[in-house]
Amino acid sequence: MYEKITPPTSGSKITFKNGEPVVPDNPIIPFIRGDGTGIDIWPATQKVLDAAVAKAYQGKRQISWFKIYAGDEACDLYGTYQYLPEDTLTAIKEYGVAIKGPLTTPVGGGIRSLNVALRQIFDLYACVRPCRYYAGTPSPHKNPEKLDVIVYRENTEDIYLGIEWKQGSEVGSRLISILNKELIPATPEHGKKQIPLDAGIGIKPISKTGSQRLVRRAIKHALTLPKHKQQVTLVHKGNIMKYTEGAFRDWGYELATTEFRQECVTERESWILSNKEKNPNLSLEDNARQIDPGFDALTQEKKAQIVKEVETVLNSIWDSHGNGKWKDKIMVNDRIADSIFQQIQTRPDEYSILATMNLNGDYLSDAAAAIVGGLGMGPGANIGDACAVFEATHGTAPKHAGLDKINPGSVILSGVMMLEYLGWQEAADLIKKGLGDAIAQGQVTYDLARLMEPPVEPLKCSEFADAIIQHFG
Ligand SMILES: NC(=O)C1=CN([C@@H]2O[C@H](COP(=O)(O)OP(=O)(O)OC[C@H]3O[C@@H](n4cnc5c(N)ncnc54)[C@H](OP(=O)(O)O)[C@@H]3O)[C@@H](O)[C@H]2O)C=CC1
Ligand SMILES: O=C(O)CCC(=O)C(=O)O
Ligand SMILES: [Mg+2]
Repeated sequence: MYEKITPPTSGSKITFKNGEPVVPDNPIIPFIRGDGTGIDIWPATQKVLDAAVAKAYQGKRQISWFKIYAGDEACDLYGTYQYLPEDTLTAIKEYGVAIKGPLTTPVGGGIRSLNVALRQIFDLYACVRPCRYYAGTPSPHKNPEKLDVIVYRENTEDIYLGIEWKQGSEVGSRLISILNKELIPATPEHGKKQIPLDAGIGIKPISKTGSQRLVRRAIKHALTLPKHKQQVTLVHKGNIMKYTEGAFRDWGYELATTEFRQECVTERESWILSNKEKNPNLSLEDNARQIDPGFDALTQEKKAQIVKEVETVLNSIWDSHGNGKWKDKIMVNDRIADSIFQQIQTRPDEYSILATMNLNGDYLSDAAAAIVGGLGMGPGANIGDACAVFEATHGTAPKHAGLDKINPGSVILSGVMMLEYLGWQEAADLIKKGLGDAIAQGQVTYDLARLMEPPVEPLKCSEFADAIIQHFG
């Protein structure tokens, strides 16, 4: 079945039922070491995960690791350009849950991203990136502990499905000509726009199915959070890109107010309901005036639309959500992407789950990780309905490769996410405690050490892993 790899002889497969993993006590889990600093980070991670599982379950549970190959390591074993061998794909498909280090993607030309390829091949549509502060971590922020968000980033569409044509290419030039001469003039709302003849062209598809399955997962996740964190914010640039980013927002609200009608309230609905709660005799028009500050300047048609919205909300959900019941529901709101970047800095504690499309989520997850200590503290998971691959937010950090220096925290915390996904919470908790205590005592790698006041002597990557294990307690 495999050309160059052999699965462990002990252990068994994780299977999936209704999108959830069914986990044996000795699961076989494939891992990819990764390029660049993967060589430092992976051994540190594996050591911490094994130690936590051993301590938590005293031999009753253990992971049988299955080494599989991608990136540079794969080319060494399988031959030139064999970056993502068939063996690797077969193993991930067969065993369902995997963990990986970062893989290199060249800029401008060369291979397309192996990381993206894995997400698309296995339809790992939700990229989940929690950004949570560990006490004592140095941060450019005064109150980093106020940020506790989970970025839910759509992982298969938008720029990941983006199709590009190079400037000057035959097909690209033909496409520009068809757009300029036929398709743009045929769409009056585009006016007299014309694409410059020397442009490169990119298409970013955003589908209703892709958007709603991502938001569905985000809402289900919100249901598991403590009450005060039960919120999903739809992040988009829908003011500019109405039929992609704007549609993402609308589809998100549609899902929340149909499939999750009993569990969710939208921000606008909450305003309408609370206006009536404060003043039961408020007219529909005055209620509309309060939810839309520019109401009096609107056209009659627009005013009528908002009054109708108020009436519909009160008629449809007053019984189920009114009289304060909405306060116990998941709050679904939306924010424009540029604004959320400043809001997570100025009002971090107002946010919980940030659900968004691919590119926004890419930027946002690096930015949010920076607030809680940097990319060394940014874990992640790529989740689908029949497979999950865990990996950090960061890349290969090539200039630090092989120096036993880099912070393994983000891949270790990705391992924590994996343990939680398997339902092995006791082992996950040991690692979170160990990592938290190590940081609190100033036992940190270079990236955090250089920001600490007073500065501390940095630990090596491997020493940080040992410190985490020592702090299991
Ligand atoms: N999922 C994946 O596998 C990903 C792969 N990539 C790929 O990785 C390669 C390099 O990308 P690049 O843009 O340099 O981004 P990287 O995320 O690899 O690194 C940028 C910088 O972030 C800091 N950093 C990253 N990881 C850590 C860590 N574990 N601990 C501490 N600091 C860290 C370092 O900053 P400093 O030097 O200041 O300490 C590093 O130089 C590219 O080929 C890119 O395509 C990128 C993102 C994700
Ligand atoms: O695949 C890559 O090279 C980049 C991926 C990335 O930036 C991410 O997953 O956040
Ligand atoms: Mg990224």
